[in-house]
Amino acid sequence: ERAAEEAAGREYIRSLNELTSKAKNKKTIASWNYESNITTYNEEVQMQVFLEVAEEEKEYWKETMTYFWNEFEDEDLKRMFQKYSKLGTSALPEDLNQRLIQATNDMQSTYAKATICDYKDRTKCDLHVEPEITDIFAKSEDPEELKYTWLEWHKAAGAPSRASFTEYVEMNNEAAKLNGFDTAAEWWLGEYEAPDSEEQFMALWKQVKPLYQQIHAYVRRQLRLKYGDNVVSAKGPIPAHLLGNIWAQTWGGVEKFTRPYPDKADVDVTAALISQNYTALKMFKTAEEFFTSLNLSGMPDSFWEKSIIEKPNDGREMVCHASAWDFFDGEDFRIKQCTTITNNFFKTTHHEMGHIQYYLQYKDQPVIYRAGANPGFHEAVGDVIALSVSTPKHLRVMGLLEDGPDDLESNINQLYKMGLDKIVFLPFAYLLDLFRYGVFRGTTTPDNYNCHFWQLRESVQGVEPPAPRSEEDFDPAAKYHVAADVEYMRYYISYIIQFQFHRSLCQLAGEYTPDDSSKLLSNCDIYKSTAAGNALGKMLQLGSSKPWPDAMQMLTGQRNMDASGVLEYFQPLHEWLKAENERTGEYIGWEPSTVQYC
Ligand SMILES: C=C(C[SeH])C(=O)N1CCC[C@H]1C(=O)O
Ligand SMILES: [Zn+2]
Repeated sequence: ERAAEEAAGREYIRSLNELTSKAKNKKTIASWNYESNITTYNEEVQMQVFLEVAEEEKEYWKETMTYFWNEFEDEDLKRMFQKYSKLGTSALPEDLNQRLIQATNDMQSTYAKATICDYKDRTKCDLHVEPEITDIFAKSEDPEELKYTWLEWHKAAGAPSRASFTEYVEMNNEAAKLNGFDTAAEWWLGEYEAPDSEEQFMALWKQVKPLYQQIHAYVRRQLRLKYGDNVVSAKGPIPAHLLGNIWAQTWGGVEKFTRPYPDKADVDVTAALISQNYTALKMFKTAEEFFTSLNLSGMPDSFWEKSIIEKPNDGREMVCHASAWDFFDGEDFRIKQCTTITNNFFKTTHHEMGHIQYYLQYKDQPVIYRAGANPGFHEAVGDVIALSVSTPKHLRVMGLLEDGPDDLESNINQLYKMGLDKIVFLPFAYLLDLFRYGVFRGTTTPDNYNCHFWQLRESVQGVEPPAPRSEEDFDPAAKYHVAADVEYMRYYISYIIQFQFHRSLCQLAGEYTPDDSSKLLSNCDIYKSTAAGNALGKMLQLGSSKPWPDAMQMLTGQRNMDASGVLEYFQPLHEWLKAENERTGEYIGWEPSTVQYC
């Protein structure tokens, strides 16, 4: 009897796979058209398609739930049914789903359309976050210009979305409950398939916090020396507008005037890319060539036809934030990004192409398994490749860096540059979803959104706002992922596990052996290693068909996420920072902020 039921279930899942592929394809096309060209018409079409497909998916779900899949013997069939049993936001009654889509569209279009006036030329008021504001934060060393730009962006992009965000939270929590979760926080955490995920995330932070505090103390000192005691205190949090990035999430923007050995050659890839006439297309082709050098897949022809790799200059409004898209038909994969010729975008191009590589590797899986082993895996693929690309060794291979000394000081400068991206980012990513877990769970309410956000920014990241804040503001929505309902713990996890992946791939490539100081993990370049590429490809082909510890074990031999990779990679820098902060008597950590924000 049960065997017959399982056979029927297997047949049903096969037909459901086809229906799901078409449903997801329709939604993805509608979203692509809307986010590539924000018009009322495209928004209405996207809304209609989402509501129609939601009704279809409700019908499929009712059929799915008539099977006793919990008793099935076939673990794989059971796993597919279990995933199909989570209907997502389509579980909402149509009117609530309409409100949720509307609230998210309103936040997303507010963010995409937000513009501010230029500090120096107040009549020039068409500055978007990409590329203008991003470029100002990468280049300006004028605290007043940075403070003005920071305040104007947060006023234009954050505050207006406060009401929509509250609506979004209510609807998202309603959807969570209909999917069997207490709040959307547990729904998001469920993607990591472990009952103690929150504790795991906290344990990872405890492992890396000492390293973060050291680089934080060093940077604060450098900024104090540059801007003076009355702009940067000796023991307090660092003002957010001085860190080279509008969200203070990575601090590469201050590298040029804070690096440990300033007289050593500057590794400025941006200048080299420009002087060598790199175009957006050439950056994409270069990234693709790294993947194919590993015996991984190249981009299909349709990718080059349908992707948007530069901001169109036809005056349209669009979502410029970089993204990679799977259209769930096994053929159509695209990137949408407003590329400018910078080192950051060179890395982002690898990051986004890492998503496409994952889509290509698991495209023959059932649709329900076409996802990362956990969301962090998907964010880690491209970054793992970029870890090799950003080594001086590889940059020289590409002619983007002239020959130079490989002495200890150059290595410390290189590790410092990487640390301003990879170490600094960890507390920012961690706190962004600590904040949203609190909002979904109701421990943070609309009357203390901004207060709680800045309490986390101060306590976890040691950063404070450039001026007093109030509940008239809503600074979280000035960050794309909050406005666009994109979970963020995935990046925190990625920045931990990408070093576990990198360490294993480097050993497979013969580029690294533990305890052999002549082969530093931070100098490893896996370029052209088919051994590494084949191992990575095998892990990626799994998609989400197995619990992520199985995927992790396949590549690294470990079944857990741990920060040993990060700590091993940055170990020489950690030692140097401890000695340097000791030498200068720098205060490690930070005292409470004196800025009023609650
Ligand atoms: C490049 C993407 C698209 Se998935 C991105 O959003 N990232 C990559 C780094 C962290 C995060 C961010 O920009 O905040
Ligand atoms: Zn990504």
